[in-house]
Amino acid sequence: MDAVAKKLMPQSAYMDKPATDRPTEAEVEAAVKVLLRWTGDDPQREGLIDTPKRVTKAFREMFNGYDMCPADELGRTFEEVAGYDDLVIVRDIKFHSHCEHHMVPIIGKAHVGYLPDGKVVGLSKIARVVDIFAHRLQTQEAMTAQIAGVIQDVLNPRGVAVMIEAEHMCMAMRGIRKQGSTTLTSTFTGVFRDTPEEQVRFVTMVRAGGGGI
Ligand SMILES: Nc1nc2c(ncn2[C@@H]2O[C@H](COP(=O)(O)OP(=O)(O)OP(=O)(O)O)[C@@H](O)[C@H]2O)c(=O)[nH]1
Ligand SMILES: [Zn+2]
Repeated sequence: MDAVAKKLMPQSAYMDKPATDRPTEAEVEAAVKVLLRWTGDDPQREGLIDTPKRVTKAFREMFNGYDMCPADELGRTFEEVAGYDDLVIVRDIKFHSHCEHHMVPIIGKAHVGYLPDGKVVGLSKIARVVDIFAHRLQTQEAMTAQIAGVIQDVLNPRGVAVMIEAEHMCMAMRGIRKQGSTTLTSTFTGVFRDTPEEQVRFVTMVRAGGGGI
């Protein structure tokens, strides 16, 4: 593995599906009822009676990233690309995640680029990797490093560049209450880390023609 990626991300943290010790659905529903009482509302009123069930189901969906292994998604590669070995960027991958501090949404976009070394991966797999990490409790820094780390490790390209821009609802809806501020993070490995011109090329291509095709 690339030294920077290794430092940022211990291998076991993304190669394996994280160990989970899940409670029963009944236990989760009881916990949601407690939270409903914490809001000051009445969990027994008609509109809330099925809410614990719905929240339990929604949590399984929003956090299904714990049941998936991002490395598995990158397993199938293609070599027949007419000798193409230049930059591949998947830009504007929208995601929803949750911050690990407050469990409220992080809404953003990831831009992922890599310089292939003979083999390329299906483009959708890059977006799947982003989604898997997004569907876990996150910090933006960790998510950026995790995406770069697993692509570098499994695909072994000449370099990986990941940039994430996101709005943190825990800064907008509570606390400091600053709406509209975005946080930018980036991780570069291999050629991108060693060659500033490659970083500039990545950022320029990410920024070029923003607003869609
Ligand atoms: N570095 C980083 N910080 C984050 C991320 N998501 C949320 N935070 C911040 O995590 C910090 C948690 O700070 P704490 O002081 O422990 O918690 P808090 O009292 O709820 O903080 P406030 O939000 O300032 O009220 C806050 O500053 C959040 O804005 C993230 O992805 N990365
Ligand atoms: Zn937070």
